[in-house]
Amino acid sequence: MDGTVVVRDLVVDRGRRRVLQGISCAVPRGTVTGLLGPSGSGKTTLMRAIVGVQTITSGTVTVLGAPAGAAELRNRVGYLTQAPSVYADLTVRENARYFAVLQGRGRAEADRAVTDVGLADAADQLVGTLSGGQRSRASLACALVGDPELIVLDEPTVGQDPVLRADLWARFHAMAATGTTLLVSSHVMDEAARCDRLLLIRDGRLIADDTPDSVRATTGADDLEEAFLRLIRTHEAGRAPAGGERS
Ligand SMILES: Nc1ncnc2c1ncn2[C@@H]1O[C@H](COP(=O)(O)OP(=O)(O)OP(=O)(O)O)[C@@H](O)[C@H]1O
Repeated sequence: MDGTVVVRDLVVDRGRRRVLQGISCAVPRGTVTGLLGPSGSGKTTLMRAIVGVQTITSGTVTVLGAPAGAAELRNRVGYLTQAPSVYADLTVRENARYFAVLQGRGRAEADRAVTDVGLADAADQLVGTLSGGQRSRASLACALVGDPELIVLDEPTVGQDPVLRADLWARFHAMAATGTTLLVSSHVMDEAARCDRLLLIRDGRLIADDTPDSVRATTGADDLEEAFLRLIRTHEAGRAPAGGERS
């Protein structure tokens, strides 16, 4: 398997539960890959394993040729957690500049990241006074600021209005066009159609690793939500391969 991210036979236990049950997949360079699945299916856990903050039970996770979490990956991987991780008592610009310093970047890159997420007008506002959607965009700016080669985004468009969501997806694709690799989780099926590739997980198992067009073609459903329902039913009936390996 080739890819910016290569996951092999990944098993993760959290508490007493087996949360990831042997996942193998790859995220190709320069793509926007969507990670979709019901609440509790293991999306965040898989992302945490990829950015190297999750203890794993067995298997391997390789990122940009190194083991996930290796020191050499520190400035090469960006991660947006579901809960915004920005300082409420700093402005948007100050937050972005702080994260820029941590990544060895300058003020210009910080200001550009703020503009890229549509917060130029709120750059001098304290994060504590922002709306929820603005706050998560401030957090997104901080994840993007170092121009990382791999960007892992946990539900980046939650709480954003349709115009902003479209802008953010256009921005993700512009980054992918320059060779950046993006892994983006979402609950929203209409966002699946915006991805170059899809990973669908359910109950800690991968049930699809394909392009949106192939998912539609395989299932015979035009609508991706319906296609996913069919995949889930097939999988549950024990007729689908569990590995999700690409041909
Ligand atoms: N710290 C933890 N300790 C024990 N179990 C956990 C912990 N965090 C998550 N889990 C469990 O792991 C499973 C997968 O959680 P995860 O957050 O990866 O799912 P998810 O697909 O990202 O869900 P959502 O879409 O709701 O964010 C869930 O059953 C959850 O209850």
